[in-house]
Amino acid sequence: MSAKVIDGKAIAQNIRLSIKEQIEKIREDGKRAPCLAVILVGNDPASEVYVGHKKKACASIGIESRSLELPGDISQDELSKHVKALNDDPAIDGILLQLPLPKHLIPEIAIDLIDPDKDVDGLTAMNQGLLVWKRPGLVSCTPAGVMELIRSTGVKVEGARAVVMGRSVLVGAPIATMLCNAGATVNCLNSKTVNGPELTRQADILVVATGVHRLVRGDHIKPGAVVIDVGMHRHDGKLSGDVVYDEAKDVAGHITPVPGGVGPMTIAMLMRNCLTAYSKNNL
Ligand SMILES: Nc1nc2c(c(=O)[nH]1)N[C@@H](CN(C=O)c1ccc(C(=O)N[C@@H](CCC(=O)O)C(=O)O)cc1)CN2
Repeated sequence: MSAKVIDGKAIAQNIRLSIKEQIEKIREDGKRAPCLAVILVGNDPASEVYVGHKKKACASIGIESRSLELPGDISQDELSKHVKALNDDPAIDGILLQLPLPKHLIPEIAIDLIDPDKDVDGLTAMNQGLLVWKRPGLVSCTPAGVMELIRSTGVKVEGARAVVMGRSVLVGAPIATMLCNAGATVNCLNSKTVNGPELTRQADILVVATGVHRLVRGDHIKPGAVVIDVGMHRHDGKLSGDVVYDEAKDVAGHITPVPGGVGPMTIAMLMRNCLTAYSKNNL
């Protein structure tokens, strides 16, 4: 049996289209467009590409974007001043600090200065805490995208056994919380987990966000499971994930490809958060 491929690109495109239509209505009512500010520190080539994708996505659906390109040797205090200035700017609805930051900077200090109502990445302690409390807030983009992809399969999350591999603040931890909030029984694995494959083989839903290339093999997967691969690795110009796709697709029931799975959803969820932040602050 071959798994159904979860087409993240198509799902993301539909979401973006719906946001575009909502923004068109806002504009027809004579209101200003939502505006996203993206902060890029230094010149990490991958970050430059992602920021480019985000600005392009904004332009394609009617969200304005401003980018703040800061030198790689900027101090924590200077970075804080820029974040605070954007907080105070009423023309800015969303603020995003592209990660990773240069090593001398502490990301959580800068992130936590972002006004939670403008935190379109959903990474402030406030928004992460609201998620745990099951209260409305801005939810991190990749985890929100992963949940949409799981829902698109029609597989019931409530009562399912879910395994999340990875516990990062950006991805693993919020996904585990969201699955838990949706009624799944969740195991969150890390590099110290003993007998990981024994646990992954019991998972109806397996989310892999380890950053380890080709870690999950076909025989680590429960037949028929939903497998979501958050990993992204570039080798010889080709992208692939944390899951050995060619093996996994013969075991899983549904699987995300890399590229074309989680990545495009991250950007679609960012667009959705921008509209949410704008609506909360302006309507
Ligand atoms: N502040 C943030 N920083 C980072 C985040 C984030 O959500 N917020 N996530 C990642 C990088 N990222 C967005 O910033 C991101 C990565 C990948 C994609 C994507 O669309 N990938 C495509 C392939 C693209 C390619 O060909 O290079 C895919 O998977 O199909 C979007 C966003 C770290 N930093």
